[in-house]
Amino acid sequence: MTERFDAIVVGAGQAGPPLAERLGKSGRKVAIIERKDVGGTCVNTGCIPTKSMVASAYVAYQSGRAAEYGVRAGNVQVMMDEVWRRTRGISERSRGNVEQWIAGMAGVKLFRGHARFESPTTLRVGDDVMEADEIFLNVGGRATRPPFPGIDSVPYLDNVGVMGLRELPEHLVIVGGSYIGLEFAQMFRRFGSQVSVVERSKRLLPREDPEIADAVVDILKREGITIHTGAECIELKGSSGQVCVVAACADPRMEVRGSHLLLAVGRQPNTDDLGLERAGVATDERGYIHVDDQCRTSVAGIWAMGDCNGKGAFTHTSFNDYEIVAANVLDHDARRISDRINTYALFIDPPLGRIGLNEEEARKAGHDVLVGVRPMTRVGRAIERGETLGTMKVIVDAATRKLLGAVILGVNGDEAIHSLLDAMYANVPIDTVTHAVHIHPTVAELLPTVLQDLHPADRG
Ligand SMILES: Cc1cc2nc3c(=O)[nH]c(=O)nc-3n(C[C@H](O)[C@H](O)[C@H](O)COP(=O)(O)OP(=O)(O)OC[C@H]3O[C@@H](n4cnc5c(N)ncnc54)[C@H](O)[C@@H]3O)c2cc1C
Ligand SMILES: NC(=O)c1ccc[n+]([C@@H]2O[C@H](COP(=O)([O-])OP(=O)(O)OC[C@H]3O[C@@H](n4cnc5c(N)ncnc54)[C@H](O)[C@@H]3O)[C@@H](O)[C@H]2O)c1
Repeated sequence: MTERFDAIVVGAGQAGPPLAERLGKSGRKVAIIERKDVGGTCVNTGCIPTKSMVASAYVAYQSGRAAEYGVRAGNVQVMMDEVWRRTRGISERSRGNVEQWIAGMAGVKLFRGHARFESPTTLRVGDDVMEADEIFLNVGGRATRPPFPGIDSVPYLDNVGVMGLRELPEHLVIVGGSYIGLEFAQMFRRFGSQVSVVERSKRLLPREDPEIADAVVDILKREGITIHTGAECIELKGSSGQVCVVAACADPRMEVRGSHLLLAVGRQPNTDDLGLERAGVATDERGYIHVDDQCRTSVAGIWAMGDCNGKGAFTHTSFNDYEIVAANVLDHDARRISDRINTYALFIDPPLGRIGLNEEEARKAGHDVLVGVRPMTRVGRAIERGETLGTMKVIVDAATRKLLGAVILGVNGDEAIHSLLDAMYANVPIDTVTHAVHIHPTVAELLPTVLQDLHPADRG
């Protein structure tokens, strides 16, 4: 029998649960469907567990530096099983909170199982068939399984498998030098593994200006991480405990051997098994659902939010999609994806906080660019903490004196950057920030100073 709802939400990741709550509060009868763990990637296998592991790695690293701070800490030993236990505990408590939250939502019924469209208004979950005029997709994504020769026979880990490790790999080889690859690279190096990163691009982090990417490479190399770039035509060889990544077209040809292999070469949307063709929902060639500026798909009455729409790949962009849909559907407020300013952090230590355009992008967009730079060696807070690696950089439009973007690679950079992000949202000239009085001694206190010391960008 078909059960009738006013609204169905598919996926209980970052956007689904808050939207289900709002829809329920509006008086609608709501179904929310989750095939695995509520909380989705971030809570179970993404941000929360990785940042918990990053925290353990930071303690291990700083304990090793204790003498520099006048502290005797003894021999540092990482107990991988305890790291795993702590991480799982944090993640499970977070999932438990989401479970309780959903269970307490008025008018919302949780279905467990895999949802597939039968028509534009009907979904099946096992034996349950449900129908609604409003359907909201929040199905997220998963690690890409690249068609590398050897992938069927060589054991490898993805972001889920690597978090299940309860013993330290002797030598972790990571293919992919972006967010996932670099966060795991540094944390496992700090736990005590040898780590090699193998990246196809000529340089790591092509989304960053070259000197910022170079500074990240410098930070990682100082800790003993080996980085191979230009690794074209990857093939996998070996067996359990003895893996080998071959970059056959690299010049010279590369062979990188290790005990464990992590593949971190991007993600793909969970849209291939959703029956989208039965609903007529259009996707691009990679499976991302086409949406307009307000998350509406090609079919009236169906919306797509979060990683599955390809408009963002972060928890904060997924949550913002929820806010946009709720505003449009429930509040008569025409909020849009295009109002969002690009922002993210790379959670290595020190972290890299990024907003808006980088210098290269700003110039390509035709701006007359001014930049301000300050190395973290000239930031009092960083000096006091003994954590002076990195740099801060602001990018300003010379004509309007408005911020175009900024990066803080340095201690607390992931937090301090928000002071500039809010100035960008407020759309004010930089003088508002240069006249602001910030707390001493913080990283953010130097942002007005950097903005007072601008110079034309090197057009070299
Ligand atoms: C290792 C790692 C670290 C990360 N760290 C960060 C970070 O520090 N900061 C950050 O902003 N982002 C981070 N991300 C990205 C972030 O996790 C994602 O952008 C975010 O979780 C996306 O949320 P979502 O709601 O779109 O999808 P998801 O959280 O993936 O949720 C989708 C849900 O839908 C369910 N589902 C899928 N198909 C169906 C179906 N057919 N029927 C029923 N249910 C279905 C899934 O089981 C899942 O629970 C990280 C990702 C990874 C992998
Ligand atoms: N700090 C954060 O916010 C955070 C942390 C982790 C993950 N995430 C999210 O997860 C997503 C996935 O992260 P990711 O690092 O797996 O993907 P990514 O798409 O950011 O990077 C993939 C990397 O793998 C490289 N690559 C691709 N194919 C390759 C090949 N054949 N051989 C060698 N290298 C290859 C790419 O050049 C790139 O550097 C990101 O888009 C991000 O949004 C975010």
